This record gives sequence, C-alpha cells and structure tokens, in this order.
Amino acid sequence: MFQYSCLNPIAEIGLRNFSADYEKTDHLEEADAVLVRSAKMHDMELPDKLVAVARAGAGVNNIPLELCAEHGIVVFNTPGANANGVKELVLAGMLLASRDIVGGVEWVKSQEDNPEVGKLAEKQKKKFAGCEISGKKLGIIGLGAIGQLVANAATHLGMDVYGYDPYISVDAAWNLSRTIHHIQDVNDIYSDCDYITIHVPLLESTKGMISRDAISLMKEGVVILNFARDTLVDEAALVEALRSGKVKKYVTDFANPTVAGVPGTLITPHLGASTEEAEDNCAIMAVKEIRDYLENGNIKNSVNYPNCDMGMCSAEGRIAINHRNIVNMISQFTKVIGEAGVNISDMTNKSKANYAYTLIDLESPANEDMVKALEAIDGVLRVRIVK
Ligand SMILES: NC(=O)C1=CN([C@@H]2O[C@H](COP(=O)(O)OP(=O)(O)OC[C@H]3O[C@@H](n4cnc5c(N)ncnc54)[C@H](O)[C@@H]3O)[C@@H](O)[C@H]2O)C=CC1
Ligand SMILES: O=C(O)CCC(=O)C(=O)O
Repeated sequence: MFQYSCLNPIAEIGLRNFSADYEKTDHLEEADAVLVRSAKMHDMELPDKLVAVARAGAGVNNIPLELCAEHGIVVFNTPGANANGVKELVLAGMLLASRDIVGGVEWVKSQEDNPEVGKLAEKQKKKFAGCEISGKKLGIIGLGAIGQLVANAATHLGMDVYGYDPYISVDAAWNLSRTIHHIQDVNDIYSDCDYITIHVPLLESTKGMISRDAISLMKEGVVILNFARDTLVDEAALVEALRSGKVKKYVTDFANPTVAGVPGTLITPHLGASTEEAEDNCAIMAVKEIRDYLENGNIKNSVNYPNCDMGMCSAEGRIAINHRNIVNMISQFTKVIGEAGVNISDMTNKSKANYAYTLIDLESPANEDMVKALEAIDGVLRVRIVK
C-alpha cells in the first residue's frame, strides 16, 4: 500500500487514477509521495519515507530541488499540461491592456440606476477607447510550452511576433510558425516591441531579468506582460516607469504589495493555470508520473533526476538507487549484488548534472542486507526495493 498527500487541492479526476493500492493521508510523515501546486516547500521538513514530489504545474521554484535530490526524493513537474490555460489569459491580458475594457465595464456598472445610461454611454465611450493589437510588434521571451502557444496564437491575431529563447528545444522550434522572427539578442526585443511577454522559469539566471536597464531600452508606451513569476521583473523600477508613462500597462498574474493598486497595472491573482482543463491535465499527468515511479521505478519529467525507463518489471526483483553522479558507482553496485549471489538480468544508469539514478533488475528478489550494503556506498542517497 502506498500513501500520498496533497499540499494543495488537486483535481479529483487525476486522484481517481490512483489504484486501490493507494491511500490519501493528511500526515506528511506517512506519505511516499506528495502532490503540490504553489505551496511553498522550502521550509518543510522532508520526511524519511517521502520518495517523490509531483508539481501539478510547470514552475518548481516553490520546491527545494537540490535538497530533495540529496534526500533521494525525485521531483516531477507536468510540462505543457497547463500551457493553453496560460496562453488564453495572456491573450486576454493583451486585449485588456489595449482598450480600457475594465474601466468601461466599471463605468456602466456605476450607472446602473441611470435611465439615461444608453445616451450617456455614447458620450463617455471615448474615455475608454484604445488600439488594436493587430499589426503591433509582440516580443516573447522564452519559447517553451507557453511561449510557443502565445507566439502562434498572436500571429493569427495579426501581430508581428519576435521570439527570443537561446535554449529553445527542438520540438518547440518545430512547433513555431515560420512567420515568427528569431531574435538572438534580447535587447532587440526590448527596443523594438510594443508588447513584451515573458515565459521563462524563475532561476538564479533569470531573476530580475526585466531590469531597470532593460526597461530603459523599451519604447515609450510599451505593454509588459508577466505570467511567469513576479521576481523576474524589477518591479520597483517598473512602478517608476508606469508613473512616468514610459510603460503604458503592466499585466501580471502575481499580486504583491509593490504593484497592487498602482495605476496602469492589471493584476490577476495567479489565475494562469486555474482552468478546469489545465487543473485536470496537470493532476492526471502528476498521478501518472508518481505511479510509474513508485510501482516501476521509472522517471519521466523529473526536474532534479534524469529520466529513466525500464518499463514494467518482469524479472524477480528490481532495485532503484538514487546517487551522486560520480565515478565508480556502478562497479560498486554490481560487486555488492554479485557478492549476495544474485544475478543481474538488466540495468540502466542515467545522470543529470550532479545526480544519477540506477535501476537494476534481478533474477532473485533483493533483500534487506543487500539494500544495507548498497546504502553504505559513499555517494548513494537512497536505495529502494521496487519489486
Ligand atoms: N501564471 C501561471 O499560472 C503559470 C505560470 N507559469 C510560469 O511560466 C514559466 C514557463 O512555463 P512553461 O512555458 O510551461 O515552461 P517551459 O519549461 O516549457 O519553457 C520555458 C522556456 O524558457 C526558456 N528559457 C530559460 N531561460 C531563458 C532565458 N534566460 N531567456 C530566454 N528563454 C529562456 C527555456 O529554454 C524554455 O524554452 C514557468 O516556469 C512558471 O514559472 C507556468 C504555468 C502557469
Ligand atoms: O497551480 C497553479 O495554479 C499555478 C501554476 C503555475 O504557476 C505553474 O504551473 O508554474
């Protein structure tokens, strides 16, 4: 029997994919796996039993990835599962920033008791007029799951789209419309575009990338959209640029005291992935990843360990070893298993940055002595009997 815990509400349709061998627990220390959305895990104690964390979403800045890896805890995310939901909100954000739709709607509401509202509206409407997005230049920073969808959709709305992503995946590049201009220097986006939207993960290297200097390069009246993470932007500099009129609108999904209520902002309460479809997709993918890891030892879509897939185990036994990516590990594993008199029928070893993962199929079941001997090897972080 496996136990799992949810640190945020996770769509029921996904949780229903756990078999009868799974039980939900509210006690973190009992959980083999955790499902999480935006809950901050940095200050949480990681229980010994925990072996997997699945982020039902894309951004993993709320999870201590390195610490989890050190504890032999594999962290997954659900790439692309909520991308369409975010794309639609970004498109809505561009439209809301271009015409004062919010102001117009509020004005009509304020006139609810005025029998002359229709006549007055015709006089007032010029206050809420704006521009069209068709024909405008849109710069997209980050062409991953979300950025590429925004790029293609914007071309269909008649925008002239410029994309910047020095690490773009081959799949993402294939998916992009041929009309999108490939930008190699992000400064060209800053200096040329009317709308700039950012879709990169929050990393040490991306934090504050929309800096005071970047803003100073932008066109007068630029619209900036941030549906990625608030600390990607120097928001103090941005508020100054809003007040001076340099930035016309800042559309963001992240409410915080620096920007809340500042004229020129359009702020949603982290709604990008809050659609029924995105929540369902993320939950289904997260549960699938956890099940494959707990039941078969396979890793797909991990952000701190390598992908590794040996399918379902048809051998007598399977052990999974999370370890550091250092020399001479495999020979030590095979020595321990050989000395236990057990034959290896199959094995795979994969690595990612500082960490590695080895799956070994055995012709007879693993036993606790073998596990203890493997755990004693320097550099081994966790050993798990999968079967
Ligand atoms: N508002 C919301 O509810 C949501 C927000 N997000 C945020 O959006 C981010 C992006 O999500 P996805 O597109 O799904 O992720 P993704 O991993 O598919 O794409 C990220 C892209 O950014 C690129 N990139 C990384 N560093 C870069 C740099 N310095 N300059 C330009 N490009 C760079 C990568 O090469 C990759 O193509 C997430 O990390 C998360 O923080 C994601 C989903 C929902
Ligand atoms: O789960 C959510 O609502 C947040 C989604 C998000 O920010 C992400 O996937 O990175």
